[in-house]
Amino acid sequence: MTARAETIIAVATAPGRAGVAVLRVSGPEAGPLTVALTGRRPLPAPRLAAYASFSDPATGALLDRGLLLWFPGPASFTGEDVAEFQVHGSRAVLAALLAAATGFPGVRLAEPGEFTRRAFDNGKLDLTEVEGLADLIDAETEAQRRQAVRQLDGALGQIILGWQARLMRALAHCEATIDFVEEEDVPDDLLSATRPDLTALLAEMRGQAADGRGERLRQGLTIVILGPPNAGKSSLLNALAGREAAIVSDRAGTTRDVIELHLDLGGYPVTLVDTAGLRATDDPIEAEGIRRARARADQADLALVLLDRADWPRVPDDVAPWLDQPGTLRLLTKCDAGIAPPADARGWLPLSVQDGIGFDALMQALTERAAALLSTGADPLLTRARHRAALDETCAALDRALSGTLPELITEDVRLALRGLGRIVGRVDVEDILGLIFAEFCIGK
Ligand SMILES: Nc1nc2c(c(=O)[nH]1)N(C=O)[C@@H](CNc1ccc(C(=O)N[C@@H](CCC(=O)O)C(=O)O)cc1)CN2
Ligand SMILES: Nc1nc2c(ncn2[C@@H]2O[C@H](COP(=O)(O)OP(=O)(O)OP(=O)(O)O)[C@@H](O)[C@H]2O)c(=O)[nH]1
Ligand SMILES: [Mg+2]
Repeated sequence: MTARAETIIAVATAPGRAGVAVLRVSGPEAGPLTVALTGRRPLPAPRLAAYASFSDPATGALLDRGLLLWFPGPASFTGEDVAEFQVHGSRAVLAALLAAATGFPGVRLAEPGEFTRRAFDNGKLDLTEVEGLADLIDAETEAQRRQAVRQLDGALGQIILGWQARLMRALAHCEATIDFVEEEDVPDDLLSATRPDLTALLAEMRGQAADGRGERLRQGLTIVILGPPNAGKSSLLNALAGREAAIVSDRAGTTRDVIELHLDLGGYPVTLVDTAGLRATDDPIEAEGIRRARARADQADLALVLLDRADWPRVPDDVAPWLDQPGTLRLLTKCDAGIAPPADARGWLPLSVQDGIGFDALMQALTERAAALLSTGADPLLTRARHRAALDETCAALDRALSGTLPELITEDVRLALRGLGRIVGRVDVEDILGLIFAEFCIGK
């Protein structure tokens, strides 16, 4: 591991006033800087907290007292020498410490994601683990946390490594066959020894590429509320949100803008979308709202279609097309206490926002649908479009190899398949994706 010229420092905790804040330093000057700030020589035993005074090396003035941690490389998060200062979390303390530290030769402020970038460069994390870390920091629900921590733990990387090993074996066979056999003796089937395994591998990889659950879980599920004007769409959104997010009135055509809110549905992340009531209208503003409602519904994962009990069984033409979409949930609204739902309304869930009727059944149906679309069980899954694109390329190359006849082309396609997998874990073509991935990180990570 080659030491980097520059030593970086950043506040690793969230900005703003806090009880305690953590400053993190990584690089060859981490040790000398820590000695200069704390006067502790030798440095504390590796990885054990020590109580220290932090002073400005230039003036000797005490800046704060706090905990000091020393992680000599390579056994650190970045693989370099790392020091951590856990100090009082005020802006003034942090500003004074950062100023003192960056006044030290060879020490500068870190860019967003730069610690993680160094961990990647030093082989501490592969690219899927880096992404898992980013997702873990962003995780808002329990299912997202589980998926991210599994990926940070290397589960996806392990699968890719397993696939790579099988392709390497096939490549070795191809190369050995081509290299050591006379031109006219190259066997008819270059892949004969590995063909059954490669065929199984292709099926496995295609199965993964076709599985959208991991990506959906990362991004969350979109559920759109649709129905005629006045059906009670905004009332339902407010009830589920637990606050008056949307305007409710007895005037048909109240909602025009698309209103979104985020919910945690039994651990699954959901974006709930309220829309303008669907109907024919001459009002250009309402018409634009309805256009947006339809556009949003086209992209949604699930729809809740609402119908006022008083209008039963007349489903307006504008609403009818959404009724039979897969996953659509039909709700008959304003089935208030004392008003029996129509006996023939099978497949419709009676609901009264006013009297709080039908919510348990609604939540159960929604959670079931969310689980069906998002539940990833214990399998690590692809979580990004980038993974899918690389895996699609891999599958295409392997498919060509399996149906190819020219030895050189078969070998080249197996190589291309390997390259696609290498891209997922960050072994090849890294530079163009690294910028994109690390741009998501916060400073100090
Ligand atoms: N105070 C503090 N808490 C933190 C972090 C941190 O950097 N500082 N982390 C920052 O993300 C996370 C923990 N991640 C870490 C990952 C690896 C190592 C580390 O020292 N790895 C060495 C030794 C491993 C071992 O002893 O098993 C290594 O990989 O060689 C430290 C923290 C969350 N909590
Ligand atoms: N009795 C009764 N009235 C309800 C219930 N839910 C909503 N309402 C009323 O129905 C009217 C319309 O409610 P909204 O939530 O604004 O309906 P909407 O579907 O969003 O209407 P638009 O935005 O115009 O498309 C309001 O007067 C609500 O108070 C209910 O469960 N029972
Ligand atoms: Mg509304």
